[in-house]
Amino acid sequence: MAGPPRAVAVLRTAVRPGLRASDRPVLAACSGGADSVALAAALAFEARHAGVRAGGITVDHGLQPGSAERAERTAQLLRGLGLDPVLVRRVAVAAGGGPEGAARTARYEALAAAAAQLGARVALGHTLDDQAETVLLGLGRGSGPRSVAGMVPERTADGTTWWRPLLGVRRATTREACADQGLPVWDDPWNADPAYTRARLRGEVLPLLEDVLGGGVAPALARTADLLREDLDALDELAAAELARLAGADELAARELGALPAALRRRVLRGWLRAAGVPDVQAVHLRAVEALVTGWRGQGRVDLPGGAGALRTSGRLVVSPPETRGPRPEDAPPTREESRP
Ligand SMILES: Nc1ncnc2c1ncn2[C@@H]1O[C@H](COP(=O)(O)OP(=O)(O)OP(=O)(O)O)[C@@H](O)[C@H]1O
Repeated sequence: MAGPPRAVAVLRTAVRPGLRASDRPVLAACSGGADSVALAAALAFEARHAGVRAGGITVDHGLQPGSAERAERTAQLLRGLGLDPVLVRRVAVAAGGGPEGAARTARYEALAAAAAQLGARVALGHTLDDQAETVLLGLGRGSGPRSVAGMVPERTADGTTWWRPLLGVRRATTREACADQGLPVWDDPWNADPAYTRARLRGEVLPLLEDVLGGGVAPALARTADLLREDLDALDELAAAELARLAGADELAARELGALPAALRRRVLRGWLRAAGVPDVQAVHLRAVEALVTGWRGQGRVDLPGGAGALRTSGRLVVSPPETRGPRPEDAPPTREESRP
């Protein structure tokens, strides 16, 4: 018996292991675009076989004419695939800043709230090509190795689990899978609007790189992200062990810290400041605190966000906590455009 068309099989294979690994319900986040429609179809099919409950959700940002009708059509499509429940969430997008970033923030909040209600994890349709664009954006912005390391296949943040099973699948394959199954897709005009950096990377920079480097650029960038992520995870683990070794109650042994390689030293410092409740620790703060170790010349207290401060005394770094302790951020604050979880 002939199996499904190649592209459909690729999509199903991509979601299968994740569905079999956990019986937690899944909510397919669907914009109506090819990536997330193909994802929803694959999830609907494989979830039945895995005995996992799979629903769908589409968010209406209310930013384009006809968006409510389009959201309703997407919801019908999801119901037709057999997903249950299927939710439509209308969000209010904050004014000010870029509309793209504000829409993303509102969308992720709505997805997280719906997932919490259902006890589900959220499946997102980011593809290998999205990963490649993310890596290039991170490189170009100089926003640190974590942004160059791209998106992770699964991540829990603030109680919501975000699952990206298509990070190894090409965007063209999702389109093909939709065509093979006769599924209508909607092309968001924003995705091709040269006003957006990501759209220009997609439409201009990556094709040029492909041409100059002779192909294979997107998979190479995605592979780079995977390798880098492994290295960074290992460094984070080593740094956590060093922090446990060197930190006392709100203090840190300066000489031992100075003997560590810079990549570990900065991670230890960042972890230490976060553990002390210092909010929003940026590279500039880190450098100033690090100078108490690597460039010690008797300098005074380093001021930190939230009214906190760090100083060196008797061979130890001491942190005075912020005036009012806020929530402790788990990760570095994301850059504006990349504020997705
Ligand atoms: N309106 C929407 N409703 C539900 N889910 C959505 C919606 N828009 C996007 N998504 C989900 O998010 C995934 C990624 O979409 P998209 O690339 O537009 O978002 P992003 O995270 O903001 O990334 P980018 O930086 O590329 O804009 C989609 O594949 C889909 O799973």
